[in-house]
Amino acid sequence: MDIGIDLGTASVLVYVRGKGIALKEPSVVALDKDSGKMLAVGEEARKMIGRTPGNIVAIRPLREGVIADYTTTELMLKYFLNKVVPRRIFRPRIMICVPAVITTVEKRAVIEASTAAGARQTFLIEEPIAAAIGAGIDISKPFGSMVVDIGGGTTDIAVLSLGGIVCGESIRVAGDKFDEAIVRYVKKEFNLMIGERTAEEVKIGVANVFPEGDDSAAMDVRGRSLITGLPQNITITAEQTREALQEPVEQIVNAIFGVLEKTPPELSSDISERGIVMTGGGSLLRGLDRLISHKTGIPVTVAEDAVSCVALGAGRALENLDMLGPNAIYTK
Ligand SMILES: Nc1ncnc2c1ncn2[C@@H]1O[C@H](COP(=O)(O)OP(=O)(O)OP(=O)(O)O)[C@@H](O)[C@H]1O
Repeated sequence: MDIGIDLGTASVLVYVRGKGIALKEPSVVALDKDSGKMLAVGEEARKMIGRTPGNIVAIRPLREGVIADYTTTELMLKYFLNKVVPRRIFRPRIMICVPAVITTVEKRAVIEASTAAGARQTFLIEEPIAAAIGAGIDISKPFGSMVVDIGGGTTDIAVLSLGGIVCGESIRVAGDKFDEAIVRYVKKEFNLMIGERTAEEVKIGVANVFPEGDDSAAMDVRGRSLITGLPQNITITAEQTREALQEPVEQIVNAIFGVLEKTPPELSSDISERGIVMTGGGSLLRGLDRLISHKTGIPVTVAEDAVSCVALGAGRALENLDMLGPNAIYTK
């Protein structure tokens, strides 16, 4: 049994060979503050964010692409693995995609958690490589491909060739920063406090960073007035979201330019011919693909099933370990 896991900042996805995506849950754990006991994991815990009484905390153990809380990450990983493989006849091989900037100690810790949860063998894979494989790119050939994976915490930009990363960058600007920018904008323009979940609904519902044709989308949003302290409704338009998201979007575009400038010329010409592939939930932000294409002059496509790409790629990588370069995976 082969399993691929995307241990993401926003969500955990588990791909099981022959079954497809077997689990997709938010990376959130609710704990009892006093005893440290795990009360809920995943979707159930996510509903508690911002709504917990004093004795319960809802934690996102991975934040901004790093493991902020190791013990809780381990608990969460074990819980999800047990859910997918409850009774193990054959111990699975597991490929886990971890955030780009984790330390060797953290890598070992993730492997130990996976072993403790029943893995026969565990490998860790770099996110852009898993994303590219999941997007159906053959990275084993001497051709350059560019992948931009926009998750919740990090955006990973990488140029791949011959099974490895030739150059790239990882920045801590992705889906969460989009939400925060919307919260700030609504506070400044409307004197209204909204929560991160509401901001995410605005982002998914109406935001559009590069309009084409009809741009009249708008959405009603409820929050707490900073003037009266009472609940209040406002209407936010797509145009306003564009203004709100300008800064984080520009940071991503600039990072792509930075990587393109570092790319060796042969690979550059491959990329301009084959285009840039975007993966991750953040790449679904309306208009972002067209905006990047407009700024760089390179065609951009969003991978099919962009959110599942990394887990899918991690699983497929296990089936083809020999197509990966020597530094693409890590194992103990
Ligand atoms: N349709 C959509 N439009 C815009 N953003 C979206 C959409 N769907 C999901 N997202 C955003 O995608 C982000 C999560 O993406 P994903 O699940 O790929 O992240 P992750 O793999 O958990 O994070 P990371 O790679 O940083 O560890 C969230 O910020 C979410 O709000």
